Amino acid sequence: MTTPPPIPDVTVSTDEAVAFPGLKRGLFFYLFKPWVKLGHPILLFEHLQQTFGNVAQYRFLGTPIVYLNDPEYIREVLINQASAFVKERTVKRMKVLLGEGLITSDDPIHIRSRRIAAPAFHRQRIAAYGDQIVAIAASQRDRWHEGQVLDIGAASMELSLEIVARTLFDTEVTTEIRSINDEVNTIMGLYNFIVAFPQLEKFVNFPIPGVIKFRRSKARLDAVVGRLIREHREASLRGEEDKGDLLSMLLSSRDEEGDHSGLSDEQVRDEVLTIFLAGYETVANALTWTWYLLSQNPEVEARLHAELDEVLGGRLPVLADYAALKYTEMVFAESMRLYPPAWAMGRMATRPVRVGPYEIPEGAHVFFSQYMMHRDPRWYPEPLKFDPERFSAENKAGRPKFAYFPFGGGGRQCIGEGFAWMEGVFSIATVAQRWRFEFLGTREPEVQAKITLRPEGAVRMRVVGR
Ligand code: HEM
Repeated sequence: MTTPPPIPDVTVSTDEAVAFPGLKRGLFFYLFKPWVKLGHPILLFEHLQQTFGNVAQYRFLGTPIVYLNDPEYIREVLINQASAFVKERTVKRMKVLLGEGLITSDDPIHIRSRRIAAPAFHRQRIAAYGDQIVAIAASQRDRWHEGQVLDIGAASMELSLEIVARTLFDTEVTTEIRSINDEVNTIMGLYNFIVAFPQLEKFVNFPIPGVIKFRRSKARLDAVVGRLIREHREASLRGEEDKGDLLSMLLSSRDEEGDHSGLSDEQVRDEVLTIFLAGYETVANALTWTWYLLSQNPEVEARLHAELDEVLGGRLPVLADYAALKYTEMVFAESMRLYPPAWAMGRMATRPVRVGPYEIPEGAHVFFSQYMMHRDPRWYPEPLKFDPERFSAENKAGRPKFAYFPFGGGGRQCIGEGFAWMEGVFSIATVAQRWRFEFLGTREPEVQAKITLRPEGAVRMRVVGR
């Protein structure tokens, strides 16, 4: 990546706003440029960055779009002036799938749902999930044998789906639960279509091939979630004690700070589907990239093994080990730097907003990308090098907060962040104690920037005992 031109300091406050640099014409004008390619939005961000630096503007179907790649400007949008922004069009489009769940809703619905879901993600609750996470990872690890060839992407999906199903929804992993992954794969395949389709919500019952496919997958997901909710309700009617899982909490919770009402059936459905999808696919991708990166970096792998041997001495991790598994956590952090599962985020301005010397117009969409920021040489010298030392306490302290934001920030920061760290660190520790993986591909897996950053195709690995 070339070094971008310097940008004005965020603290500069002139009365006259400075015009955004950027593309002179609408994006359609550039349709045949190599950096405008449907399904490869990162190419556009790379082009903007190289041409205009850390802020750029363009228009898409008449909507002004602002690209920001400065940690202080991102802080303005996510924290300091967050009340001036709502989720943008591509997220809203996902309402056809996720309804008014935590990810897609805006205030006042969002703030109430967040209050209701929050207890399930408190530190102590997450701690209680630790043993279950380790047991599930150990059971998967123990089913593998020396020399076995795996698609580590599929294996990671299977693992994290099971972890979310058992810990958060207290349900057995049946064929029906596994089918969630097939439906999600179908929907991910349709992602560009869903996002590009103007006003999809109005056409959701039309006999259009992509829409029919989407409708089928959504109906299957709804059926699985509906069954989960029904079973929980029936168990509660039979007087069975709930196990304190997230779904039980959602069903019984009341908004104590608000009007003391609970969630409607439809809201519970939206939350369950949202948390199921947000909670398994992201961690699975992070683990897949971690195994790939470890296979390519034997020194890092050796240091990881040394830490596991020293801290665990061959036994399975327990909660009290988490704090000592520092290098394991740094490996996971560095993996999410290079391959952040949430690779970009966006908001829409509901009023004109001043960010540094620029004014973002009302109605403009603002995008920033973890993928771009995390590979920026200003914060990460030799950005493509996999070096977990970047996440030592000392090195972290030298960077601004939004130079690393895999979980977003502000009031919409990922509610599952603590859960994701525990799942990532304990899964790596449990599996890497026993196995290493040899990558069988001939070149680095291509990244697919869908809702999450996925590897293109299978990531074939050979299981090798340590
Ligand atoms: C490595 C794993 C994960 C990554 C990288 C990740 C990333 C993110 C990001 C960037 C956001 C903010 C989106 C925005 O502000 O526009 C978010 C929100 C969210 N995440 Fe995660 N996430 C992960 C794991 C999880 C897990 C394990 C769960 C639940 C079990 C979860 C549930 C959610 C929910 C419900 C939201 C919406 C929160 C709100 O708006 O109040 N995520 N996630």
